[in-house]
Amino acid sequence: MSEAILQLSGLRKAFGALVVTDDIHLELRRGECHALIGPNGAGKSTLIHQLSGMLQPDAGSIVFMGQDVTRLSQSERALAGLGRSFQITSILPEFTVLENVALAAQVRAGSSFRFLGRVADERLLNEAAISALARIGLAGKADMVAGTLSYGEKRLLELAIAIAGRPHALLLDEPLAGMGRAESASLTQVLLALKAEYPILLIEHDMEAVFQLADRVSVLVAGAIVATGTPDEVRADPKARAAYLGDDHPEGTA
Ligand SMILES: Nc1ncnc2c1ncn2[C@@H]1O[C@H](COP(=O)(O)OP(=O)(O)OP(=O)(O)O)[C@@H](O)[C@H]1O
Repeated sequence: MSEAILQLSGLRKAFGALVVTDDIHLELRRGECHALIGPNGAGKSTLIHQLSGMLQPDAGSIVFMGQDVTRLSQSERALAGLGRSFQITSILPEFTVLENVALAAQVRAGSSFRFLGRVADERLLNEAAISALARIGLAGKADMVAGTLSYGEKRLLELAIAIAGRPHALLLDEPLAGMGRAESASLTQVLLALKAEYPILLIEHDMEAVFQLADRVSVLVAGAIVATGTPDEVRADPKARAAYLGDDHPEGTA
């Protein structure tokens, strides 16, 4: 069995009387994409917020690369290599695509922000940025001003920014949301190629993409995991079908 690089044990979170994360046990292994699916309001985003450090769990632990990160801040977790992607607001719209990614590489390299104006001149940072852009198929847009990119391209840029930080794992919260069919298909291919190097914990409503990408799937219902297994196992699991997948449309988009 592959090594677990992220382990959630007994994670619990309540908002008042509403228990949104109920004793979650889950692991992300090296080289895999582990998808977390479930109906609207099941608690997927609340769970990923606890992983990124945006929310503190009430109980339980999060161990990442052998380190207990449960009480670490968001930035401390990012520095530990827990990469979170797809918050378009983190793009600097007036900077070029290359500068956005080089800045992320610079933060990773520990350089000072006072060099921001010279980011474009930093050869090593540019190389790292171009390499990240090439991985996600955006190298051709390197000189474009980020604010002029299409919606789908901005989501790719976010992924390049995350990769430039050289994370040990990626947390992706609905990366395909709002994308057209062709963009979704090409991003799915990009993620397939990335997961060997960057294990991915994926929240996604597009079931076609989930079953294409995921090595394992966990089904979250009302804050609790009702099934975990390979896509085939989950497809065949009565609890998962009843809760989410639907007997008539096992691969339909939720
Ligand atoms: N800050 C909060 N305060 C109170 N309730 C909250 C808060 N955040 C989320 N909730 C509630 O927690 C439950 C789970 O929400 P969450 O957004 O995690 O679900 P989700 O599975 O990500 O849903 P979706 O697929 O629609 O994004 C919902 O009932 C939501 O209303």
